[in-house]
Amino acid sequence: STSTSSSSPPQQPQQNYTCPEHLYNVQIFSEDPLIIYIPSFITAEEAEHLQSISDGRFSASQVADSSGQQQLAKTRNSQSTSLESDRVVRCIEERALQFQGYDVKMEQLEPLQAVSYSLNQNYAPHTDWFTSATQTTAEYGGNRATSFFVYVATSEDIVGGGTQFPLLDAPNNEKWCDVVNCDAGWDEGVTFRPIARNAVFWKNLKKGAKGMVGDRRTLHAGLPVQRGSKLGMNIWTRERELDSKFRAGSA
Ligand SMILES: O=C(O)CCC(=O)C(=O)O
Ligand SMILES: [Fe+2]
Repeated sequence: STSTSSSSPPQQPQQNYTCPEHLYNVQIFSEDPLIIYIPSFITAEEAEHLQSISDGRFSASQVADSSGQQQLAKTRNSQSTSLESDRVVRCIEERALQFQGYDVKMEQLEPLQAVSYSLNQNYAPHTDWFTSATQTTAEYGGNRATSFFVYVATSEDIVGGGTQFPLLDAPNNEKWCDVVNCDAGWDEGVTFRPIARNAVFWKNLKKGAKGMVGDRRTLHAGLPVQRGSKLGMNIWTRERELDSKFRAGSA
C-alpha cells in the first residue's frame, strides 16, 4: 500500500525467502466426510519448483499390504518420491498446517510426496488411512488424519487422470462441473478433474465408539492417465507427532 500513516510498520529489507502471500477462495464440497476444494493452492512458481526438485527422482510407488509391509503392488503403477523441506516446500507445508487451524503441528506432517503418472498409469481405489497396526504406531503418530491431493502440473493434452471418490454422492449443483467430471454416471461417485495447482483436502478419520477410525467413504483412486501426463502431490498429517525420522524435514 502507499499509505503514509505513521502507524504502519517499517519495511524490513528482505533477507530470507518470504512465503508468497496467499489468498484462499475455498469451498466446502462435502460436510460429512469433510472435503474442501481449494483452487490455486500452490503458485505457478511453486509448481515449477516442485517439478524441478522431483524430476529424475521418481521410483515405482509402493503400497502397504495388510501386514503393513511396503510392497510394489499391482494396484498402483505410478511413480513417487518424497520431497525435502527446502524453503519453497516449507511454505507449502506451513500453508497446509495453517489451513487446518492452529492445532495441527509441523511434527504431525509427513514428508510431502510427489506422484507422477504417465500414459496408462493409475492408482486403484484405496484409502490414505491404514488398516494395519504396524503403519499406525506411536512412531508414525497414529493414522493419517488428513490428506491434501494437489494437482501440481498436467500436460496440456491430458485425458483421464482425475481423482475418483466412488462412494461419494455426485454434487447437486452444476457449478461444480468445472472441477468435477459431471459426465460420469451417478453410480461412479465423484471424480475431481486434474486441474493444475488446485487441491482437494479431506479428513480421513471419523469418530468411532473407541476413538477415531478410518472413514470408508474417503476411498479414492487416481484414474488412469489416458493421454498426456500428471504430476501430483500428497500432503498428509498424522493424528499425533511423528518420530523425527518419519516427519517432514527428514526426507
Ligand atoms: O492421483 C490421484 O488422483 C490420487 C493419488 C492418491 O490418492 C495417492 O497418491 O494417495
Ligand atoms: Fe490416496
